[in-house]
Amino acid sequence: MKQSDDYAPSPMKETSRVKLAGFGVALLISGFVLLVYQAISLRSALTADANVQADMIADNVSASVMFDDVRSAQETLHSLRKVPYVESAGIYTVDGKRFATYARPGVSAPQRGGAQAANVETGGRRFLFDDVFVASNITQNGKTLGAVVVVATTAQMTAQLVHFALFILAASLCALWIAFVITSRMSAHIAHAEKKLEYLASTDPLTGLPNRRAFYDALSDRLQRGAQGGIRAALILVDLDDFKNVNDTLGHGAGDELLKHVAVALRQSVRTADLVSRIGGDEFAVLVAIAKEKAEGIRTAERIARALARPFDLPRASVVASASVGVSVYPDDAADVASLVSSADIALYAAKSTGKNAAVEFRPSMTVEARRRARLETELRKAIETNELSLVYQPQFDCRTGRMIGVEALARWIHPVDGEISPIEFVPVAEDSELIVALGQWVLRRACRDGARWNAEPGLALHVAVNVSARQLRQARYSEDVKAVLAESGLSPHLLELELTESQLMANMTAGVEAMRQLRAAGIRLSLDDFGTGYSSLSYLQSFPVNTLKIDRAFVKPLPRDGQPIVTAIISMAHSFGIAVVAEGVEDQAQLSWLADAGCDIVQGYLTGRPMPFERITDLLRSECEDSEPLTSGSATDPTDRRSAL
Ligand SMILES: Nc1nc2c(ncn2[C@@H]2O[C@H](COP(=O)(O)O[C@H]3[C@@H](O)[C@H](n4cnc5c(=O)[nH]c(N)nc54)O[C@@H]3COP(=O)(O)O)[C@@H](O)[C@H]2O)c(=O)[nH]1
Repeated sequence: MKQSDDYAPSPMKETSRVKLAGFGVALLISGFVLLVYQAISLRSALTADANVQADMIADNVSASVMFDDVRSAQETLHSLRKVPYVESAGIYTVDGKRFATYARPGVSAPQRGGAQAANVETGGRRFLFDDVFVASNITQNGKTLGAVVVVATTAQMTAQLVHFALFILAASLCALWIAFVITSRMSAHIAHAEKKLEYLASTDPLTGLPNRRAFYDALSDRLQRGAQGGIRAALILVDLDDFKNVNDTLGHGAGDELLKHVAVALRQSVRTADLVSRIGGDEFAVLVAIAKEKAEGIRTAERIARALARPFDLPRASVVASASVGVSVYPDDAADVASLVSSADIALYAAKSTGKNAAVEFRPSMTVEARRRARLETELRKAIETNELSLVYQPQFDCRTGRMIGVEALARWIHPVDGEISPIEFVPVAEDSELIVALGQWVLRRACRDGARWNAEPGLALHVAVNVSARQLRQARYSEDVKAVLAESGLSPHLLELELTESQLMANMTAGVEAMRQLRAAGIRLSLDDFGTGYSSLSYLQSFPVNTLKIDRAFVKPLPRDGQPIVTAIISMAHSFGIAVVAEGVEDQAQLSWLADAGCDIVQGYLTGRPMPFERITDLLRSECEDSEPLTSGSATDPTDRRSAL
């Protein structure tokens, strides 16, 4: 994922080098300062020593000068030969005449007179390595007889300084070497830690694939290069269809295993140069370079969907992951990262809406649909708050008695501008957001209130069925909220029936079954909606504590000519579990007669009654009370009141 540039020095190495150079310069400056300090100290010490020698000579030669004894003065001066740094010395009378001199071989005696010599070190300008001139007055009883001038060489001092400089140099080199070794090791450690951090920050630890951040970095990088090089690329978004179910039923360990298998399958479905990444829990993204035509994008997406539709062997079970796949092609569908991601996302949504396990290519018209969905979401939120929604009720009839035994509450939305918006459109919009929770709560409250009003009639027991979405069931306090609404409305719990679809329960197995148990314990009835369109498994029926099962209208539609065996099997299977059967979507007399003969308990459909407002149900109930005789088969005229069909 990361762009590598092997020839460029790493910033860490560069910093270490700069630091090391800085350390070297600091050592050089401090070494030089030390040397200068040492030179000044040595020169001061030499001057002090020379002064002591000059004073001693001055004391010893005062008598010689007073008595004009040159020989004795010469001998005294000669004692200076034992002092190695004294180069030469001279004794001068007050009038500046040379009285006696001493000089090492090859060196001439000092040429200065007494008065001049007395202030040689203070008066003239002298440099650090110039010879040291000192003078001391020769006095006797307070009277100045002359002066002694001593000249000391700085050769020894220079030699000492050279040694000192060499020592400093060696110490500095040593320190520099140690610093070099330490910084090299530290740099290596830091570089290693940095690499590890970079890996962790850009990699999904479970699958080893690049993570979301790394993927989007690489995506924008490739698109930038693509803009210059005129390349084509397809962004493929993959969302596993039933991953939550695997987690819920087989545990998170199995879920992790499945994700690893999916990662491998995705890698194997594309070329090595293509980019595969895990960008979320069960979401993957693939960036594929397209060599020739745009259609390569959808072909790869379909290949991916096929690769994921096969069973994966997990330690405890074999699982079919199946995935919804959305694809968008750069630059045909979008010219930048944000719109490419958004269009692939829109295509993915379309794949999910078409019933999952599908690959869908982005079409510009989808953007219009996506915008409408976004607008509907905002407006639906307002509609729930401002009571813009209403409820209609579709009656359900007992096949044996012909009596209306319940109603299904169905939401309606008359939009002030767009007119009637079908629940087929707005319920999925609500389900894709948290809005379904508010919508479901509104429907439940209104349905319970209406149910309580109908059932206030003595001797009446009309149950009210309300559709529940998986997201509602996932709410931690869902069963508590339902009980609170029942208490508030006064509707008896056994007259409320909650309709849940198989697929919703499967997508939320653990929480779903737990919530269902709590609801059943409170006396609330449960119904399994759209039975036959999902898993339709006997074992699932055993796990879900339901009272009724609604055969999907897709199975009712071909009756009585086709589909009899499957409906017969569903009815007998449900009865063997003590579960009542509702057939929905009953539209004609032949279907109704066949269902009644097959032992179906309850029917619901346009034949027996279309969804209708509260007042129409009230009228139906009233007329049923007046007519105590159950209704028998016959043709019906009023589309909202077909009870006579029974
Ligand atoms: N979570 C919620 N879902 C809801 C709510 N209100 C409605 N819905 C769901 O929206 C889908 C569409 O509902 P609707 O347009 O109201 O359609 C229902 C009936 O009108 C229709 N029906 C009934 N009889 C017949 C028939 O004979 N033929 C025929 N073609 N259609 C018929 O079926 C819909 C009821 O279906 P179901 O719920 O599966 O019993 C629909 O999925 C609703 O569930 C809500 O408040 N919450």
